[in-house]
Amino acid sequence: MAADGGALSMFSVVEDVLQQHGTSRIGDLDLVESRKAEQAASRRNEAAGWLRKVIGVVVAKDLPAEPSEEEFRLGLRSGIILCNAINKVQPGAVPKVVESPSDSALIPDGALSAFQYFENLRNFLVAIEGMGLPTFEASDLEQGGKSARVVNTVLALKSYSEWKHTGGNGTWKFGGNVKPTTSIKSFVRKNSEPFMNSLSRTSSMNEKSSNSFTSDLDSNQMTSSRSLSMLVRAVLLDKKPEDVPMLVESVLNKVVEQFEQRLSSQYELTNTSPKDVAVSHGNQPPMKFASCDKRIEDNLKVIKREESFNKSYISDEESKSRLLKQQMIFDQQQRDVRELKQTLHTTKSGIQFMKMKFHEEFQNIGLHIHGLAHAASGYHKVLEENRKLYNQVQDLKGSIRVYCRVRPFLSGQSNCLSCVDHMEDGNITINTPSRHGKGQRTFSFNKVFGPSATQADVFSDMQPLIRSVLDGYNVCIFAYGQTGSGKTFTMTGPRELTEKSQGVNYRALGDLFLIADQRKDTFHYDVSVQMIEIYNEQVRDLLVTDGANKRYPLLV
Ligand SMILES: Nc1ncnc2c1ncn2[C@@H]1O[C@H](COP(=O)(O)OP(=O)(O)OP(=O)(O)O)[C@@H](O)[C@H]1O
Repeated sequence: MAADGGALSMFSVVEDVLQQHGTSRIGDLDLVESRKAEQAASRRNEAAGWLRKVIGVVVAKDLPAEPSEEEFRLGLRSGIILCNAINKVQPGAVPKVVESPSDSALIPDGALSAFQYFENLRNFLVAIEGMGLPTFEASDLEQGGKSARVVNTVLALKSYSEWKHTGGNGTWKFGGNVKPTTSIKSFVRKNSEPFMNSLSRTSSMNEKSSNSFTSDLDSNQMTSSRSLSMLVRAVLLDKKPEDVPMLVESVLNKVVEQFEQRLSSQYELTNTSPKDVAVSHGNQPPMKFASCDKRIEDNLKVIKREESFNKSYISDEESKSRLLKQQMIFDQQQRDVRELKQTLHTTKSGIQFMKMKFHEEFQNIGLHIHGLAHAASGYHKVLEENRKLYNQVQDLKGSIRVYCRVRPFLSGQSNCLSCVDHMEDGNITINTPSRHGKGQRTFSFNKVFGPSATQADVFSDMQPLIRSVLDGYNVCIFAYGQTGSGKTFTMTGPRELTEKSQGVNYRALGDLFLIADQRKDTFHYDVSVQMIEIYNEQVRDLLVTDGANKRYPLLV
């Protein structure tokens, strides 16, 4: 299993490198391509995001947050963003950054912009190399499709920055897909510098840990790492650049790097839990680790165990947080239920109170209605009593009442011809003609109305009798007098009738219907009318509708 895992891992390394060089023929090309494209986009976005964050979106205005490969290349082409970023991580790494002109519209795109990005890129690459980070070629930004190495450099710089922010403790390791520069020239010229760096890092790690672990293991690891690096270096040093193809260089570089990483991780594991290692190796002393393969196998076992432990730890954490959430929801629901119960209790009490109030008010209304019913029956009794008393008063006033009304002089008649001497209370005194001997005679009536009396004054004395009619009493009102004395005027009114000049008939009928309407809930009245004329001892019906001048026989 371990051997398979190691072989697979190595296989993926080789495939990775081959894929980078565009020569992979292993596996399904389409799948690999799409996976690679996704990874590349993700890494590019990460690099762009970090650059924008480090130098600010204003300076990084030419670089979108999620750029396409072309946008990424064009954004970084001037080198301004890269120089500013490395200066943020390592102040003064690029002493002079050639910034873009403030008004680019005034300067045509030409020599100056080419100069800018060349100078900036050169300075940036020198600084990156000086920091021991993976670099790229300036030409990678001139043509499309080669931004992977630029991304790699930016992510290495990011990783370096983060390591620095945490205080720079321990060994800085870039976990990304580090691709060393593929320049054969620089590779040979620098005397295999990447390997030198790797070796120095491994040595430093081993030095730090030497106090806490056996020197035999350290020396084994150091020897293994160094021997492999030395071996590679020895093989490459005497080769001409033309003899070392770019592909082989990358593969070797990757293999050595993987080897170093595994050694260091195994060392860390052994250092932190020597017991586990001892158990996993059947209590064999560390000195028994004879070969690298054996160590890699053990290392893989430990890594797998750690992974499963991490998984179970993560699932434990997840279930705990889920339980916590459920508990919180349960608590909240319990609180809600308590509140609802409280509200229900309050509502019940309110309804009880309202019921009680309603019952009380209902009883009060019953009592009130009973009182009203009692009062109503009493009212009818009182009304009857009142009616009797009222009509008794009318009787006492006289069942036959005689009134006298003096007609005023008509226009053109003189006041001096009046025979009325004076009127007082119910008496009228008139001057008698001289042929019977000049004198006066006084006549008594229930009331005397003078020439200035109005129609309303005359009717006011008759009005109480209309109510008696509706109480069931017979009433008769008639006028008597010589021709032209004012009978028609008093009973009906003048020719041009107004409300004010209405006579007794109109007013009596008005009152009759008004009182009947007021009593409609208690009494029902049938009203009929008959109009007859008695003239020359002849009785004539004035309301016949058949056109006949119907005369009744003389009623004697
Ligand atoms: N109180 C009054 N005030 C003003 N004018 C009156 C009054 N009484 C009567 N007249 C007027 O006197 C005139 C005669 O009145 P009216 O026709 O009522 O008399 P009469 O008794 O009905 O007569 P006849 O018996 O011939 O029908 C009318 O022009 C009437 O307007």
